[in-house]
Amino acid sequence: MDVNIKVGRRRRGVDFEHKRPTQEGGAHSAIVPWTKPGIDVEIAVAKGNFLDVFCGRRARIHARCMRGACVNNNARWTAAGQLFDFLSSILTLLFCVLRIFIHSHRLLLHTRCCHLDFRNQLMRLCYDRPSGVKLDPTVSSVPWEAPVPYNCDQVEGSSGLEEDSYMPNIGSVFRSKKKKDKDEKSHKENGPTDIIIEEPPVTPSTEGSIRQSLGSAPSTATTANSHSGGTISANKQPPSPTASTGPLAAKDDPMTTPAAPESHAASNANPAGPGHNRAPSQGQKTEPVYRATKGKYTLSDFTFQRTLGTGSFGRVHLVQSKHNLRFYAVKVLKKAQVVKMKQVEHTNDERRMLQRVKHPFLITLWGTFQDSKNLYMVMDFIEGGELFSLLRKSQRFPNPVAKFYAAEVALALDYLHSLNIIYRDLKPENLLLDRHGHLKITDFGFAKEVPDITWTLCGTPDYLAPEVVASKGYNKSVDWWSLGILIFEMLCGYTPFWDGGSPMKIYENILRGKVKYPAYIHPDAMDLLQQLITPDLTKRLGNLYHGSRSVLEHAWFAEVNWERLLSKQIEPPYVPPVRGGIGDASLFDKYPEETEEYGKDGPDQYGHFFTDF
Ligand SMILES: Nc1ncnc2c1ncn2[C@@H]1O[C@H](COP(=O)(O)OP(=O)(O)OP(=O)(O)O)[C@@H](O)[C@H]1O
Repeated sequence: MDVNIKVGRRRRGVDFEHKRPTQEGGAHSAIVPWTKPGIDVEIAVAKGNFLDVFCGRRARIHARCMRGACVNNNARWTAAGQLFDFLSSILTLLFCVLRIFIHSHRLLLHTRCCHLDFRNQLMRLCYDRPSGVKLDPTVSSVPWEAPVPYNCDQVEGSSGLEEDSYMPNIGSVFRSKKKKDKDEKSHKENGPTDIIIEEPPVTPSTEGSIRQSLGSAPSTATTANSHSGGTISANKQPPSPTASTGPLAAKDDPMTTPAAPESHAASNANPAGPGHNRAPSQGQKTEPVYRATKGKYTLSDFTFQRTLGTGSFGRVHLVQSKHNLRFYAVKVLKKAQVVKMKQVEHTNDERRMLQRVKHPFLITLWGTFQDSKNLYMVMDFIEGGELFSLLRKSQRFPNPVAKFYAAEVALALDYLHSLNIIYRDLKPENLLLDRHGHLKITDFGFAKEVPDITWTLCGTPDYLAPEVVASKGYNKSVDWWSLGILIFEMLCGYTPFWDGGSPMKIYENILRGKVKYPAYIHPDAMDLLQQLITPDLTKRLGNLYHGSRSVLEHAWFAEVNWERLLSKQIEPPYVPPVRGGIGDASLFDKYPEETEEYGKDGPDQYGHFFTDF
């Protein structure tokens, strides 16, 4: 009879079979490979045979011996068997440890995200995107459609149908006669009030001079803010960020100098300041200039109108100055709410940062004041609504449109960083379109002067950099990360780490750091995004040796003429359908109005927190 060895798990068939013809009375040995606990070894040995079996210590051996046969399970005692057992135990142990590690890592990640979420909810530092907003990756295949009348006719030779024809090449502007006629007509209808946008609300002391300006002839602001035609400028160098501080000069402060129309015209004509056309000078340090904003106005200087938007701590109203009849936006923050949400420092920072900055693509703060219950911040009214609404209606922007907005934001960030200010809340909800279609960044609630690093957790989940999520110290580079997310969202219609809208999932995805780039993204844009949306701070563009220049000089922005962009000479891709100067807020969503009356007398419990207002 043969020596017959079968190895397999019970009821699961035979994995190994060893059959060897034997003669009666012979002695044999057989090594049964890869036996391990729970493996059955079945042996049949013929009468008179002797068999040594080498197999795993814990293998169950069922010997069906013919009478007179002998089976020894030597494995238990052999060094090979023990070594085999030992190694298999080690491997099993390692495998278990690995599984525990993976699970605990997941658990840790989950706990960290829970913690982050809990802190956010507790302190309301991180904001979800507005509810009811459809952020669906599947919509990204929908081509650009101008949601409202689009000024395709401004683009010479454009059919208005091809993707790239929706926007003039950044750097060259062609202005059609039709657009010029429209501007002139609108100017005749609305008078000069429709021309000078950035006019301070007048206090009784300056009222006289502004009244004069109402009747004055159109100033040079018309030509400055209009989109003059022209050829491509040879100077494509990124402008010096410090060059934009010109209008910070005290003469532009509505309180200290009665604003003559010409002076405002001049500041509008050259928003970047008188020096902006000079060759870019890098590395210049800007001296901080703080405009006087404290207690400049009172409630009685304005007529409050509808709500333009609401935030976590208050709301923004459209108001009309009783003195110059122009329209402004007033952000009203409830002191009690701000204190309760531990936002005292952020609110004071917001006022201080806004007071400091002056840039064509940043909102202008004219003044602040307070009553016993509320804080008030008087800003320009930006009529064109949020970029967010435009993006949601358009689903996604074509490459040149996204590039235009990204370039304006990049200039603003460049400027803020030159003042050591981190913005920290970049998202389309905070980008407003002026009536010409240029961007204005609003909501400086999280802006902060940070020369080196900071740790505060704040921002909007989709836009948080991994170092913020991981509660590490971070610096200005978080704004460049957010720029990457913004560009991605503009090009794709959704954010790269979006995941069913749950902030927890978003944090996990951010920490994992895997981004799927749709095939339709332009290769240059993808290259830029990959270098912005990188967790590796030693590789993130904007955080490298050349700072923001490395972003502005990236190939995707190759055709951008930065000087002309800064002076608003580049035709925006989309002109919001609003009538400027008449308080047209039709592009803003409707909100339930505040029921509590402003300016009521009462104890000022929290006034000491806001002495700067
Ligand atoms: N200057 C402005 N002109 C027109 N609308 C504005 C202006 N400033 C703000 N808004 C509108 O009001 C909304 C809320 O403003 P803002 O984001 O400054 O408030 P917030 O309380 O800080 O909000 P959040 O909770 O998002 O931080 C904006 O999204 C925008 O729609």
